[in-house]
Parts: sequence; structure tokens; C-alpha cells
Amino acid sequence: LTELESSQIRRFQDYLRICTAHPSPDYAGASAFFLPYAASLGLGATTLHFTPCKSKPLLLLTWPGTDPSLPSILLNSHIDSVPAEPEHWIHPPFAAHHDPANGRVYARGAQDDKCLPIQYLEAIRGLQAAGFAPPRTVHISLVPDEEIGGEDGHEKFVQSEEFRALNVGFMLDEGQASLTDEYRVFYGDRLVWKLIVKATGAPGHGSRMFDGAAVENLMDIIETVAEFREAQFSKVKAGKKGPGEVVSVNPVYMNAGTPSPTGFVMNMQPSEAEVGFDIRIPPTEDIEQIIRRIEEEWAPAHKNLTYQLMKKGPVRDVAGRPLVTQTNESNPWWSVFEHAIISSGGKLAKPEILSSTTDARFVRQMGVPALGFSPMINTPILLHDHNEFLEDKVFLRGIEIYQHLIRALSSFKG
Ligand SMILES: CSCC[C@H](NC=O)C(=O)O
Ligand SMILES: [Zn+2]
Ligand SMILES: [Zn+2]
Repeated sequence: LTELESSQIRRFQDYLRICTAHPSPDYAGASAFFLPYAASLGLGATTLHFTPCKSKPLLLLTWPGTDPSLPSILLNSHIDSVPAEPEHWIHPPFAAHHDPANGRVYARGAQDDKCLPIQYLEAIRGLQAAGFAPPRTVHISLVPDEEIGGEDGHEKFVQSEEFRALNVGFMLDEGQASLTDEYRVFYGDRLVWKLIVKATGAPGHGSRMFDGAAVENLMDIIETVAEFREAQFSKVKAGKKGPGEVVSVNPVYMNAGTPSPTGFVMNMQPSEAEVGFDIRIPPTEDIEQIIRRIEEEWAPAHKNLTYQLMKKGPVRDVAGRPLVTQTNESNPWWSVFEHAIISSGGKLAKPEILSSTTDARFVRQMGVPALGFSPMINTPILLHDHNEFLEDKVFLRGIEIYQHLIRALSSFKG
């Protein structure tokens, strides 16, 4: 590694060592890291707050363009991470150990998505060194709370006067690692719903066989949902659909039983039982049909079931269209993006819908095109997993890719 490359890896490690994992992400530590970093590159910096106690800063770093009348480019990343269980990691999740044997940097957030802002900023450093001045203004947003839904982060940001004033023309946000040598790119996110189904039934002695016990009623619905799930999953397994192109429904908790000091009372059938599902829906799916299915098939009242459906986030944009960014000639930003990847020597996989859900949906809701992209090829997909890592070479190559992207996007005369 060159001296510059080593310093870039060190900056990545420094950021990873700031523990921004939930439930108490160190947002102040991240601000204290980024503000002097941005200043050293001559970037402007603003801190926005969307909570009264100002505990969730949103940092906005700005590289002013030579033609500020043009819509700007926004490079987004979230500061927060999901928690880690250190006992399952081969290196401590917040030590950012750089393994000399294979070049891997191990840390929670290495892929999701704390590589991004360092790559954005180091790409800007490279472009500045090459004497490049961007025609369009380039903003970097560092946002809180993506992992918990973005309510006090990107959701409020896009509704703010400050966001409107940025006049964003196009946004890049996080994507996912690619197992092959083709970069993955995401043009939509799935909707995220939560469903809780409660069953009631006749209680009784654990020895009695009778119809309509609460747990029996609940098992019934779990079976119905499992059939639907299998039908969706089989399309993915057969390679007919991508993982983001089907409806996923996964049970995430079950709760029943009468607690006792040693566990549960074993000879009582409880009168209540409940199950929680994580549901993800492609943005182009028929929502009404899913709601009907839940009402009529999954949780019908005649089976003594009640349900609570929590629908999070926007479904349509301001013009009433599904929240997808076009990846064809109708969207000039798409071809700029595609050509920049090709000119950097990269290959692109077929555009996908992200199977999880990220902040790009809020920006798409405002009618602004947004693509999800994290330049990680030949890398196992380890977001939210144990032993999350990113290889140094892949990380450094990402900086080059962003140099091509920032140059092309900020120069686009559309
Ligand atoms: C309620 S929005 C949840 C957002 C979260 N994002 C990343 O994992 C996700 O579960 O996909
Ligand atoms: Zn993420
Ligand atoms: Zn995540």
C-alpha cells in the first residue's frame, strides 16, 4: 500500500472505531470526526437537527460547484449501525482490526455503510489533487437512525426547507456487496411492514384435547403464511425473481404460555398467543391485494384472530408514482452513472430492487432519482452479520470508482 492508501485505510478504521451502533449510537463522536475532516478538504459543513434535544445530528458537507444554478448531487450514508454480539466475532467488532494476512478490515459497519463517507471524501481529495472543479455542487449527507426507520433522520430531512434549498437532482445511497466481479446497483427499496397477529381461544387443562385453543389458532395462521412464503421463496430459488422482487414474510417472534418461576406452566393451554412478522413488499406490488390477503386469509376474525398492521414509509412519490428510479434512457442520470462505472473499468450487474429498506425511499418520494450503490465486488454479503468485513483493496478501489462517479455526475449538463 502507498502512504496515501495506508492513510485512507486508517481513516476508515478511525471511523469504524467510533461506536455508532444502536441502541446508543455515538453521533457526537461521529460529528467530532467528520467536521475537522471536511474542513481539511475545504468543504462547507452544516449540522441539522430534527429532534428537540439535538441528540441526532445530520451532517451536511458541501463541495460547492462552479455553476450553483444547476441541481446538485447528493451522496448519502447513514452514521448508525446495528448492534454486534462480540462473542461471535473473531475480532472485536469495534476494533477495526486490519488483518495483514488477507487485507480484511473487520468491524460492525465495514460494509453497512461506514465505508461510504470515507470513500466519498477520499474521492474528493483525489479529484481536488487532479485540479478538478465540479460544475454542480456536491453534497454529502451523514444521517442518523437509518437502521431504525429514519423517522428522526432522512424522513424529516427530505421534508425540510434545508433539503429543498439543496435543489438535489440526483442521489447516490448505499447498496449491497456483490459475490461476483459485477457491481450491484439498486433502483428501488421494498416497503417494510410489521404485522402482529393475536389469537385467542379457550383455555384448558394441558391434558385435554379440544378445538379452538389459542395456540392451535395461531399455528393455523402460521401455516397459511408459511405456504404463501414458500410460494414466493420458490420463485427466488428457481432464479425467476430476485430477492427484492417478491413479497417476503418472516416470523420474527412468537409469544404464548403462562410463565412460571421455572419457565412455563406445562399443564395449561393458554388463552392468548401472538406472532410477529416482518413483511417486505416490492414497490410495484398491488398493496390492496396484500391488505385483503391479511384481512381475509391470514388473520380472519372468524378464527378468533385480531391483527395490527404497521405500514411504515412512503408508497408513492409526490406525483403518485411507485418509488422506483428508472434505469433506462428516460432517466439521463442512469446513463451518466452507467458510463462512469464502465469508464472506471467496472462491470454492472442487472439493476435490482434492494431486498431490505433504506433512506433512498424518502428521496424518491420527493421525485428525486436515487440509486443504491456500494462498490463492493467479490465480497460476501455480511451486512448485519457476524464478522462483517471489507477487504482493503476493495475499499480502495471504491475510492477510484467514486472519483469517476463524482466527476461524471457533477459535470453532467442535463
Ligand atoms: C422500518 S425501516 C427499517 C430499515 C432497515 N434498514 C436496514 O436494515 C431495514 O430493516 O431494512
Ligand atoms: Zn445500511
Ligand atoms: Zn443496515
